[in-house]
Amino acid sequence: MLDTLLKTKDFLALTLANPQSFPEPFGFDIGEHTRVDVWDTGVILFQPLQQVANKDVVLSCGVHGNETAPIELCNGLIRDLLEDKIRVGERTLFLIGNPAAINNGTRIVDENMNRLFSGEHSRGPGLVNPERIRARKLETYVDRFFSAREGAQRIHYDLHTAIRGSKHEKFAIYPYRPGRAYSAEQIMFLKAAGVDTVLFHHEPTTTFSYFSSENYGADAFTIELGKVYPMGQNDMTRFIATREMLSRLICGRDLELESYGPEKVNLYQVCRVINKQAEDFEFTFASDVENFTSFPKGFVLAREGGKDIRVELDSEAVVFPNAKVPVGQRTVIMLTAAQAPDVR
Ligand SMILES: O=C(O)CCC(=O)N[C@@H](CCC(=O)O)C(=O)O
Ligand SMILES: [Zn+2]
Repeated sequence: MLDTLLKTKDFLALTLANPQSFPEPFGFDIGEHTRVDVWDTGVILFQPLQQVANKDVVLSCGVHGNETAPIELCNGLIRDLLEDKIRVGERTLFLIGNPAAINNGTRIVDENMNRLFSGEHSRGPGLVNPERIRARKLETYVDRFFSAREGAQRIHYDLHTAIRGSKHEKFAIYPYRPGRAYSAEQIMFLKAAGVDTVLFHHEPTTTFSYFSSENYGADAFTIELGKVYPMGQNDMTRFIATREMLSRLICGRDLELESYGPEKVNLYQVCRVINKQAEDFEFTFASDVENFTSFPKGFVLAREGGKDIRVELDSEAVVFPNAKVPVGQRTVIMLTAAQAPDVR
């Protein structure tokens, strides 16, 4: 494994050739400046040996196997680090979430992994499947990474792409964090990375970003970087700003952020999540309606069990509408414009 990685510098290929696990962890140094530890398939840690690191950064991708742009983006950063084109200045853990689903070219193998965090992988009637096993392991790796020290700023960006086109191409979901102000610096970092839209969630979830936010106090986000395309078909020029800012972050370079201003970004509040309650759930609007499309009060959004589901507030926008989910899961997130969030 070590020889292959040193020769190819292609961590994604090594991961996809061993989708379940690696036989054993291994590690090596790059020059006298970086320690590399490979904990498992898709799990690689870079630590500066000399420079003082103030941040512990997790970059995850491929939690959904068909969301390929973030996987290509992360593998590019990993390759540049292995080739010594860039050097970490901060402790950085890369996670390629769901190698089996990436090999399949599908969002999931058996179950949506991004509904299985915060212990959800072990709840229910003794169900075991690849996503449950992997979600539990990913929690362990994040715990080992963040628990290695106190005092550093903890960051976790869980990178995705969306099934539909979006009126705001790149956007972030800020997990629910009662009692903790939102971070102005993080919002401006996202903006510099081309992510100009932030959704404030209104309740706990079982997503990966909520797990890191809630359990480790991390500045954690689910980040949507555009629309889903098959591997190799992404226009990587659309990710130049994102790549640049992630590179600056992990290399410990100056971020040169603009001062915060709510008028500089699009801020939305999640007002409700509509879960599927019956198999016959269907939306009334077309399948190519974009994320952030607004509907007026009273508009019939969906039908289920012979009942209409209507827009309740003056105007609500939809994000992630998807009727093809199991009963009990989210079909759509409804948004309103955010009213002056508590940002520091
Ligand atoms: O485009 C879609 O319908 C889904 C894209 C996606 O995978 N989004 C994440 C959002 C997670 C969050 O709410 O933080 C997901 O559904 O898991
Ligand atoms: Zn996703």
